[in-house]
Amino acid sequence: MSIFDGAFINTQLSKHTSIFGLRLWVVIGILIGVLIVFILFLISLCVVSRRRHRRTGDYKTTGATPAKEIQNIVHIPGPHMLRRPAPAKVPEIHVDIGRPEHRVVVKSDRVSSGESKGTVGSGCETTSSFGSGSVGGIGPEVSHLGWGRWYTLRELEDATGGLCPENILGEGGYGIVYHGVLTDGTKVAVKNLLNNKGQAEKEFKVEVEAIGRVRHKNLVRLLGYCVEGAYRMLVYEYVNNGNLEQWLHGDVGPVSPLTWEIRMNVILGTARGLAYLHEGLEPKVVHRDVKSSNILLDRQWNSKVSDFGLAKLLCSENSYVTTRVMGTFGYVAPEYACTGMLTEKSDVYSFGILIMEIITGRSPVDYGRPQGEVNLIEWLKTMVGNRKAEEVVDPKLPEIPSSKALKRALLIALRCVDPDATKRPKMGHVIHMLEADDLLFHNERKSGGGESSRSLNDFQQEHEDSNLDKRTDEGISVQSEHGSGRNNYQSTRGR
Ligand SMILES: Nc1ncnc2c1ncn2[C@@H]1O[C@H](COP(=O)(O)OP(=O)(O)OP(=O)(O)O)[C@@H](O)[C@H]1O
Repeated sequence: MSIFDGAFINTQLSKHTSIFGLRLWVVIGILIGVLIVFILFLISLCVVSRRRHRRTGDYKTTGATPAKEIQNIVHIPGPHMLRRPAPAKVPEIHVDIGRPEHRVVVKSDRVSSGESKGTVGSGCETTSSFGSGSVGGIGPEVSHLGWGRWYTLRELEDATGGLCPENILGEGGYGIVYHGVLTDGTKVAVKNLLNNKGQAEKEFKVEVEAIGRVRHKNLVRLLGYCVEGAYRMLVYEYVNNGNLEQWLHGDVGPVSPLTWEIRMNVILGTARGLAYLHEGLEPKVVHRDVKSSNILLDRQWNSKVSDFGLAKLLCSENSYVTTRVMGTFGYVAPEYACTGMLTEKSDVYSFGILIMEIITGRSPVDYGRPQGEVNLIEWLKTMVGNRKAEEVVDPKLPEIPSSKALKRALLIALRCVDPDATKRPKMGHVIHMLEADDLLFHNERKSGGGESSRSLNDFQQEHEDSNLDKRTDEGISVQSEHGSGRNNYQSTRGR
């Protein structure tokens, strides 16, 4: 282009146009600018709509599990696994769980009491991916757990009548629990975790880790979960007869439907559930909030331990020091409350308090009672020490238990709340003591049953001296708490 042409173009571009008298080059500049903005706008529209399409995808509109989930979730029998192939037996489910140094391998073989059994790979191996992903660590990673089902918010809203207040079963520290019915008719309890508390997401993760892999008839089963937007929900099997706290302390009239036998079965079932958490899984699980409102009951009065939100996964043989003591006032073990030192013996302590509560019908701490009776454990110790063991039973009990049965239960409770955590029995040992009927009371017969004339120390000493660690002619192999380790709570008595 010659200088001439350049000057010509310059002249043309500098001419004023009819648009507000603007020069031509200004008008062209504005047009190009508008065009660029328009193109950018179109591009961003495309990107947003593609992203939205990917996120909502097929699984949301159809309610099915996303394809990635289908590949990763390993078979768990049940009505919720509709879209997944159901292999007859999965040899091993690898679960990356908890702290990075933990690797959990849940094997599918069943142990005798009907629960699946968890074992560790080789010690505490290093591998973990849980919690490192999206949505606060509960994104697609959950699918690697090898259990459960991802429910859509829509499904759970439909199941609970739009989280209708009429369907509220109760409210706990971390959220509201709703009764719901899924489209296939399955009754569920949906726990809608509060997100405005920093703990909620953490609890969600802990709970998903802890219960997702657990199967035991005395533990409430977690069926799945929902993570959508700000929502975090857990979907449990529905347990249809309320919780133990309601039956012990609620308005049930002058006579409680909880007979002595029912109460002992509740204690035994709870012990079995806890023994499984402590001794049947690696890493073991410490519940941290054993209390009557966390013991759910079905219509046959079977007990199921719920609310693993506070559970901590422990590496074998290790204790765990927490900076924040959690649990419920009146049930928390002294060493845990004072030092934050958490072991499964903290659960044993809470379980001891629970036994006392079940026997007496009294709350662990009740400020409505006269001084000296406010603290259940102190009152009970005083009563037993003053040879008034028979007077501690719940006045609403329909029948008075035998002296032997009462003393056995009291003894077990007292041993569980030993201030020295190392002296408390393991849950497996507790089961043996509960099952060992006459075993504990050989000495009682020898001494002519004169229990009422002895002090609390005598009471405990006598039973500690009894033949707890011997094989008896009844064929019950009772091992000491220092016995052979895993599953040593399974007696040889046929079940
Ligand atoms: N799977 C379930 N089936 C039936 N009812 C349930 C189920 N899970 C919880 N509930 C009921 O929902 C209520 C609230 O339970 P949640 O575990 O949230 O709180 P909590 O145990 O009362 O208190 P906290 O949060 O302090 O442990 C309780 O009354 C409980 O009985």
